[in-house]
Amino acid sequence: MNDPIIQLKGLSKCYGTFKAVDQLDLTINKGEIFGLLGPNGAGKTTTILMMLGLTDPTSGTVQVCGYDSTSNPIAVKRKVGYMPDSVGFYDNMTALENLMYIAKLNGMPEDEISSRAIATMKQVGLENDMHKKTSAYSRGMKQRLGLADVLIKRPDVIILDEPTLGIDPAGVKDFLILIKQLSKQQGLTVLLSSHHLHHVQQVCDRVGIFVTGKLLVEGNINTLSGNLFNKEGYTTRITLSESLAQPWEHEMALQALGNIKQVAVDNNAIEVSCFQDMTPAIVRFLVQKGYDIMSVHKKEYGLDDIYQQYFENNSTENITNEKSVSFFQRSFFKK
Ligand SMILES: Nc1ncnc2c1ncn2[C@@H]1O[C@H](COP(=O)(O)OP(=O)(O)OP(=O)(O)O)[C@@H](O)[C@H]1O
Repeated sequence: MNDPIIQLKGLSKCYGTFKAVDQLDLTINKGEIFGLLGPNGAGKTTTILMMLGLTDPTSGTVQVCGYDSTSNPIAVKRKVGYMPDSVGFYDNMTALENLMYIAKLNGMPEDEISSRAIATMKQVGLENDMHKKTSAYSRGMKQRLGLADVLIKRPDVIILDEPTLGIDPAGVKDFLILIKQLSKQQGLTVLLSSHHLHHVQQVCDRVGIFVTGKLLVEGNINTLSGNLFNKEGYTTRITLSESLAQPWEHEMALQALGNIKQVAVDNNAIEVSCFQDMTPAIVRFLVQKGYDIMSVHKKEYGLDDIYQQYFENNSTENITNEKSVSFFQRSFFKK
């Protein structure tokens, strides 16, 4: 059910004559994990700052948790936790002491601070390391502690800027699982800004792609991919236990199944592009012809493909400068 918790309407921000954010309309629902994607300078941070009431829009409105971020930023800050890409701690203090200090700054009642800090440490999986000084913390542990800083005030919305930057693959996986759990179990709304498409794809319910201050597209990854790639048809790649001589003797018979655009044979692999998904019929055909099938793989289009496609289709409309095209591709796809 749609239950809007963040609503941006005609939101724009200009720096002099430069439009950093241009007429943004976006609704994010309670409990959603939304991925904010875009190349460097696309306007993601400026949008987040307007949501937090840290910078005023030039025009348009931004509402978070029912409050106008521009006229009522204090109320918004009570409801929203923001984790920047790099969180600083007092290295001479333990992680727990750091967290308790943050709780105190947030105005939490003294008698609740210790128990709530310990509970939050458990929530982010740092219960065994909470008495260590943060100077001894790894990047992954610091990100978890940063998340604890945000969670201790029990926000309704959390905004995470590049939360997986510099964490090793196992740490990333754990961190993303934690985010998903928090969202699903506690109904927490998560806004995640990231350049790591694979991480975003693993965790986000919906994504929005920003380019030069505009929201190019937003939606669920499957829907976006369906809209873009259904016209491309379906591709199934099947590997067999033996190599095939070319031209392959059964190619015409396979084509006769119908709905098939093209058959390509390469050693022991057959790749078939179809207008409709013909995978079961193709597999049946090959088995009937006596082939042993080693693997069947249907090509799926992910966020990388979606991003690339939107970029290519809009490169002339939205990005006029050739140099920014290559910069965009380089910077966004950096791992
Ligand atoms: N205070 C400012 N004064 C002038 N221009 C600014 C200011 N803040 C941001 N900008 C410009 O606005 C544009 C959007 O910047 P923003 O930081 O929102 O992008 P971003 O999408 O967050 O980029 P990144 O992925 O690099 O963090 C950029 O061209 C930036 O140079």
